[in-house]
Amino acid sequence: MSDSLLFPPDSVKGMTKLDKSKFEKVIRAPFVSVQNSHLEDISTLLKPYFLLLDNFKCVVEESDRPQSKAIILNPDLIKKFDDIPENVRNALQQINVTDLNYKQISLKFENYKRGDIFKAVLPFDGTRVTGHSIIGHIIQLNLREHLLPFKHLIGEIFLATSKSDIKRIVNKSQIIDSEFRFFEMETLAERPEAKDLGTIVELSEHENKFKFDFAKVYWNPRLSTEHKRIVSKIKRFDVLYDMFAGVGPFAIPVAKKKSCQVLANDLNPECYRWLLENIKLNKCGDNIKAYNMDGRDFVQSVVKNHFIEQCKTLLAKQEYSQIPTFHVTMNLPAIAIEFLDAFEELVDEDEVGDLPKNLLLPKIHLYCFLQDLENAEAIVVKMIEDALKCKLNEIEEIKEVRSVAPNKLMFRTSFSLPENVFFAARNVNKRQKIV
Ligand SMILES: C[S@@+](CC[C@H](N)C(=O)[O-])C[C@H]1O[C@@H](n2cnc3c(N)ncnc32)[C@H](O)[C@@H]1O
Repeated sequence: MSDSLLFPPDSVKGMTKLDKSKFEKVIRAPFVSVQNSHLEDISTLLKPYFLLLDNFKCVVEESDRPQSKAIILNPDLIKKFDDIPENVRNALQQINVTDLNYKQISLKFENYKRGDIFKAVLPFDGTRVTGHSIIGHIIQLNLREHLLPFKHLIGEIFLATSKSDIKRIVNKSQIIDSEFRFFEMETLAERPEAKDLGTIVELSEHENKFKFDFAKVYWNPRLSTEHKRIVSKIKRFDVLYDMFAGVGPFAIPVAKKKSCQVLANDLNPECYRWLLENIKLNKCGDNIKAYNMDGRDFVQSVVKNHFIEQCKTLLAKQEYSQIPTFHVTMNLPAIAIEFLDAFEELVDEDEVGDLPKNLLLPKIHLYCFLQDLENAEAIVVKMIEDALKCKLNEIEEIKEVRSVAPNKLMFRTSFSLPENVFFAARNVNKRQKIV
């Protein structure tokens, strides 16, 4: 129950199917009639008291006074003329407005805020339905347990209060595909056009276009800032090996940078298919190649061969000022760390001749989840060092990327692979083991 006149009628509480007609009600709202010549000044003063509703104009023509406009005020805030602050009242009196008028306003479903609609219909006090993501024409909800009995009503309300380009509302189930990381989802409400679109979405992230089947691949709009961060670290002439590329949110923008080379891989055949599509869609040209392999195999064959080729080209040119940085993105936070062993002694040091080895060391951007919030940075470093069986000496950044769940954070560590991990040395046993 709410005391606000602008809140939906109490009778909608407990509604199980959306019936917009039940939201209709008539309120009595105050207004002042102001001549057009004074409208701008008075509007500025009265703005905090405007009747602000969705799909509603609070400054309107008056049929009987063509030179004036009616400014409709919020009846929760202003009931009588004296409720207007003194300085504003004085300004009104100077233009001969000395009292309020009143008019009947018919409110309908479209006038209410989405949050107020949920509070009004759901049988819990103060319930908020939060946490939704927009993925192309789909809104994805992540409803908590107690809201599940009302999921279809919530879906219908989301759809009815969304812009027309939203065609489908889905709820993310707790079941995540353990290998390819996409969530099962259930459609709660849809517009008729949604049938033709299915779950294939088209969207932009930082001016890059992406198209994919959201029901079959991983996509998380909450990683958009992180994608941008990584892309900004990669400079012209650099190389990116994207081990768990998804549909390309790191790989595509890097490939669009001039003179970068990108090798992007994902084990999910659907990701691979859409990665190829997105390469075309973004006109990436020959800068990028896509692979559909296990990440470990990708490193030990494709990455290894490409790296050695690059070194040969540099050696042939004897032009060491153009040594690229070799970046590796490893965004499979639950288990990426287990793939670090793929780099162990990947390249024989003879392959790189007299190229400066320290400049060739791949820069790894590795993601992981952490439960323990205290000493998080030290814990992350220890996990990586344990996996590599070697101390890290060049850590560029340890970044808290986002909170995934209560007490569960996603971290990224950007570090250079230690030389004695990456290169197979002529003299074995060179590796400095952790004691
Ligand atoms: C968390 S998603 C990240 C996708 C993308 N990089 C992004 O930032 O949105 C992890 C991806 O790893 C892929 N994947 C899972 N296991 C893999 C493996 N063994 N080798 C290669 N890719 C794998 C999944 O299909 C999924 O697309």
